Amino acid sequence: MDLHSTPKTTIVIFGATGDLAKRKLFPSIFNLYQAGKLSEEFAVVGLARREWSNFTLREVVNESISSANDDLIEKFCKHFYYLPFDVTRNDSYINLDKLLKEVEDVYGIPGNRIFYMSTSPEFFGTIASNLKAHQLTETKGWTRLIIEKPFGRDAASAEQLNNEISQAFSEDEIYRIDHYLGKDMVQNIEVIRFANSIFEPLWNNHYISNVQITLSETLGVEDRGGYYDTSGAMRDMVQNHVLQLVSLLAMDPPIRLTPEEVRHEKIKVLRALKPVATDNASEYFVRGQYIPGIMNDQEVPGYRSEESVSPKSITETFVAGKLQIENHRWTGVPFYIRTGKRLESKTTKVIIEFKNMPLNLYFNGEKDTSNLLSINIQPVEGITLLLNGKKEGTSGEAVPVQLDYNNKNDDISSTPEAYERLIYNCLLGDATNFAHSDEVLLSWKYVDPILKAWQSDKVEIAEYESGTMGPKASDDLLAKDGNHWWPVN
Ligand SMILES: NC(=O)C1=CN([C@@H]2O[C@H](COP(=O)(O)OP(=O)(O)OC[C@H]3O[C@@H](n4cnc5c(N)ncnc54)[C@H](OP(=O)(O)O)[C@@H]3O)[C@@H](O)[C@H]2O)C=CC1
Ligand SMILES: O=C1O[C@H](COP(=O)(O)O)[C@@H](O)[C@H](O)[C@H]1O
Repeated sequence: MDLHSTPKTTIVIFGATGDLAKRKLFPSIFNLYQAGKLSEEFAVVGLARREWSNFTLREVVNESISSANDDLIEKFCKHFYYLPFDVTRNDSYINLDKLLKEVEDVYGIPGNRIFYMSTSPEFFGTIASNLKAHQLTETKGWTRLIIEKPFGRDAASAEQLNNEISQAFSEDEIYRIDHYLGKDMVQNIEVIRFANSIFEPLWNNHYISNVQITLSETLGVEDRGGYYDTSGAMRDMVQNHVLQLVSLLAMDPPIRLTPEEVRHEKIKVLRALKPVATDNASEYFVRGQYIPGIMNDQEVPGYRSEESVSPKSITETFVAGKLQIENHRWTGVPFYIRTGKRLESKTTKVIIEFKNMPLNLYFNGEKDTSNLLSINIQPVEGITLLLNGKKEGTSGEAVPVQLDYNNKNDDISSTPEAYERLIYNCLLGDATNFAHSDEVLLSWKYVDPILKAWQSDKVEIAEYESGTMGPKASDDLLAKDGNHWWPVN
């Protein structure tokens, strides 16, 4: 794989008039162009039902980009083409075939095509089977499929979707997006673990007490209430982003950095997760829902008053859980996870708490003397190591000392950058940072019994005030083991 190549490609976006295309995809493709990672021989074909023209799409693309270089933007936008398209209609695919051949002629593109599914998930199967039926995947070049989340809503539907798309694409042509895998510090987890001899020997149940993973958001559901109310935090964040983080943190070193070897190790972790039984779910998982509160001096509404959300909704906007990995490395080490909306801060952070010394001879005025390694994913990117050092001027006292390494990134959300990286990986044919079907299915199999328990309103949904770090039950979950959440701000 040539890491500096600029493959001649057409990117076909299904759902080009939608929110994701405008907010993430167009800016990311522009950034690749600006960085010289796309040659002049590329085209983007946008598809949706709206009667737009090339001109309308180019205007929207232009508006979505924040760059002072107007000439470059203008040049970039000329690579965009629009076709009014209904995913359910045969004639749409016939017209697409014609347009693709035309633009490939214009740019000398040898049939390399990325099909990006950015529509509602109900259409993913229909699009794949129509692409196959109309032979749009049969070219002289390569064809790849990028598929957005959600990938199913349980193991059965994910399996069905897999069957549908695999009629048109082989597994190595399918790139299932998990944008967390495109974040710089998430990709750094493997480097920190496997390129530093000081960490790997300690990375096991002999030295680690517990692992804490927090993905907290300050925003509510915004204008996605309709989608979110049928999804909830478990499907929206835990089944994908959180379990991907768990597998990266817990996996054994791969023998090579190929997609197959890395995936093999991640899958072993997911297979080793101790299943949580439906009738036992409350012992290991807590669900919560936000109620009104004050954030940034402003009163914010509770979840049930959000637009397109049922006033009686029992959808969880917060999840905390204790995961157990049953293998030689991790048995006995809880992996605590939590994620939620309308929490105190926008933070994604992993904290590794090391076991205490068998005998600490130094008095420490602070209650906790644990060594902590924080992997700071966002908004600050870097790592922090909390050690104990001698208190200046005293002989027998120790104080916490913090070593900080920061990736200087002022960008509050690293999402556009993540999409940019992942689209480029797909252009290069590198599937390392995408979710394989086995990972997706194993993740669903883990969360399905918990979701089943939550289908009924018999399992308590704990309310939490907006602007806090979730319900008290989340703290109780750790307190049962004699642990507590470390601050993440
Ligand atoms: N927005 C986000 O931040 C995120 C989105 N996703 C996922 O990305 C996908 C797209 O999301 P988003 O952009 O927000 O959704 P939107 O509802 O904003 O966009 C949906 C797109 O699909 C098009 N569409 C709808 N019906 C048809 C049809 N029959 N034929 C052709 N096109 C159709 C719409 O255009 P038109 O009405 O003109 O046909 C529109 O372009 C979803 O799977 C979502 O879950 C994932 C993570 C984050
Ligand atoms: O996938 C999703 O992620 C975002 C959070 O992403 P981040 O990069 O801003 O941390 C979340 O808001 C959204 O609900 C979910 O679908």
